[in-house]
Amino acid sequence: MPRFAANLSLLFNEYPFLDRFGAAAAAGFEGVEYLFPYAWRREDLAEKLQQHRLTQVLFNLPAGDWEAGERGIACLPDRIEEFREGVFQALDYARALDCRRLNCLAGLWHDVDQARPAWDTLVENLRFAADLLAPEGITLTVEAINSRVDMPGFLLDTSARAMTAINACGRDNVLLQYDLYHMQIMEGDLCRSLSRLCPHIGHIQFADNPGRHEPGSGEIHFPVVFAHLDRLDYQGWVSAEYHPLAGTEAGLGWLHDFKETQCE
Ligand SMILES: O=C(O)[C@@H](O)C(=O)CO
Ligand SMILES: [Mg+2]
Repeated sequence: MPRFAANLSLLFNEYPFLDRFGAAAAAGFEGVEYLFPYAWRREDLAEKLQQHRLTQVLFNLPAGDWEAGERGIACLPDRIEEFREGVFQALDYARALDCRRLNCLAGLWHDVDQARPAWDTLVENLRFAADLLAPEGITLTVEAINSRVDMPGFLLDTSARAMTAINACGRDNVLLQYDLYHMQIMEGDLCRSLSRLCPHIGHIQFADNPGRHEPGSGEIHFPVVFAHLDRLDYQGWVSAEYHPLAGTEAGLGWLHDFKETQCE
């Protein structure tokens, strides 16, 4: 059975942020992730993890001005210094939270005919981050995000593009973050791509499509996909990263169903 984590930026929004840890643990999650930890004190986050016996599964490197629409700075040639400072900041938090995975968002790049500078910058930045994180035993993940609905212009919008960056970077501790929701929109054929990419996957996230809501609300057959991950012997975390339709707890039927079938 996959190890399920809850993304606290999207789930349990009924509670103030620091109360979401307890709510996730009470709902049966063993791990948590969120987009960014930087607005909170490391000590407070570490205390919540310890109090509720939760694993900090992952969070993102600083990704620029999120409110202003930025979605990562790793591919931006004029932001290299800021990217590198961000890696140090993320490492500080990762140490305090004993977090073994950090995700890098490549960023938006709208000039498709002139993408070379973005790719070169991205690959150099990935190498910089990977080399800093490797001695700490931390994996750097690179997420492919759909450019059709959620992030028009995102540089790495297919698994092939993300793998091109990962291969070009050439570091063992850089792996793919495979988000079932984004890949369903861009590529489909989820089980076959999971089979092919499994050795390169460092983290999985999910939401149903369309709508980015809980499993069962859309077209993805999650029991089949989760069983497929077991058959592939995928050992990583699988994180719920969706907008609950009618309250987080009310939308956890997929988790309860899944746990029940494991007990039968
Ligand atoms: O899928 C997503 O959107 C996230 O994993 C993320 O970190 C950036 O929004
Ligand atoms: Mg994601």
